[in-house]
Amino acid sequence: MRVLVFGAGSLGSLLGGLLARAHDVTLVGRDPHVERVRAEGLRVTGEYTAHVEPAATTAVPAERFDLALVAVKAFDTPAAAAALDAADPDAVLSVQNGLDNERTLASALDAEVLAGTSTYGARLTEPGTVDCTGRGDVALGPPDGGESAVAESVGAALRAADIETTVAADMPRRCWEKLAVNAGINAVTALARVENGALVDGAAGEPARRAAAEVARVARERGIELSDDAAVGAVERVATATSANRSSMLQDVEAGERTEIDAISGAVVDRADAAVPVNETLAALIRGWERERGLR
Ligand SMILES: NC(=O)C1=CN([C@@H]2O[C@H](COP(=O)(O)OP(=O)(O)OC[C@H]3O[C@@H](n4cnc5c(N)ncnc54)[C@H](OP(=O)(O)O)[C@@H]3O)[C@@H](O)[C@H]2O)C=CC1
Ligand SMILES: CC(C)(CO)C(=O)C(=O)O
Repeated sequence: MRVLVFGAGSLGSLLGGLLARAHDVTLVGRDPHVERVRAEGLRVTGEYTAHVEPAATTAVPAERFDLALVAVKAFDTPAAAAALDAADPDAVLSVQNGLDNERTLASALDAEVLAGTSTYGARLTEPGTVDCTGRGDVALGPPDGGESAVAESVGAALRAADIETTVAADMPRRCWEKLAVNAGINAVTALARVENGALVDGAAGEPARRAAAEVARVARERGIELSDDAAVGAVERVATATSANRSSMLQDVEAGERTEIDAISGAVVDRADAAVPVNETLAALIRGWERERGLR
């Protein structure tokens, strides 16, 4: 398969690097990472050891691709959609966090857009090297649920590269459960400056559980079967499994960079029929910090 990875940062480089073991992969990212991959190839360290030589570029080439895998931060999705038009991909798979990425991509591209969730942990440690900090899995399927031949063939391509993959008919529920995990963990850990594990039995766990329960309520308002217990249980499970992690939002705040708050807590607030006070507060605090820093 010819695969274009748009957003060769941490997760895009990891999945692109793993895919390059079985497919013809082109990474689209930034220098100096792209330059180094061109000169020396891409090293995958940590949970995997690989040295691969994908093509790498800073702009989408005007060539046809079977699959475009989108791995930019959620606020860059509109730009990704515009840029991917040049590659005319048959299928597009978002592995991003947050809601709305698939809709943004589908509204701009003449391709079958698949929803995806990834629990792999990835970190670009230096140009040309990506560390897999946790083996996880990818779930993918049509964003509105159900089955599709394209989802099956993308799933088979990922499996051929030894990426643990589930082709799922219930992506709406999975995306909302992942949203509950991120709404519970990300802003709370970023504001409290704690690792994920601090939410398991520490005082910061309470707002995390309440935020996740609000997500479950909003999901049910929208016809998605997600109980409070399932959402809260997912937060506790992930916080336990990733206890030593600094969440991506905590890392963004520590690096003084823009966060994905709009696509996570903000998306919950935007969709709620009634007040979601915990998510409203978390979104307001992180947005306030971003404004103060001139990041929005
Ligand atoms: N890292 C992880 O372990 C996980 C990440 N995710 C999700 O995956 C998504 C990506 O996360 P992550 O990999 O950590 O983010 P990164 O910021 O590491 O990677 C995104 C990369 O895309 C680049 N980029 C953005 N726009 C363009 C463009 N127009 N052309 C070329 N390159 C571009 C960015 O460069 P620049 O910064 O210079 O704009 C950056 O290098 C997020 O939604 C995240 O929540 C989900 C699960 C795990
Ligand atoms: C699952 C979790 C919370 C792991 O840290 C994550 O997705 C993130 O940090 O963005």
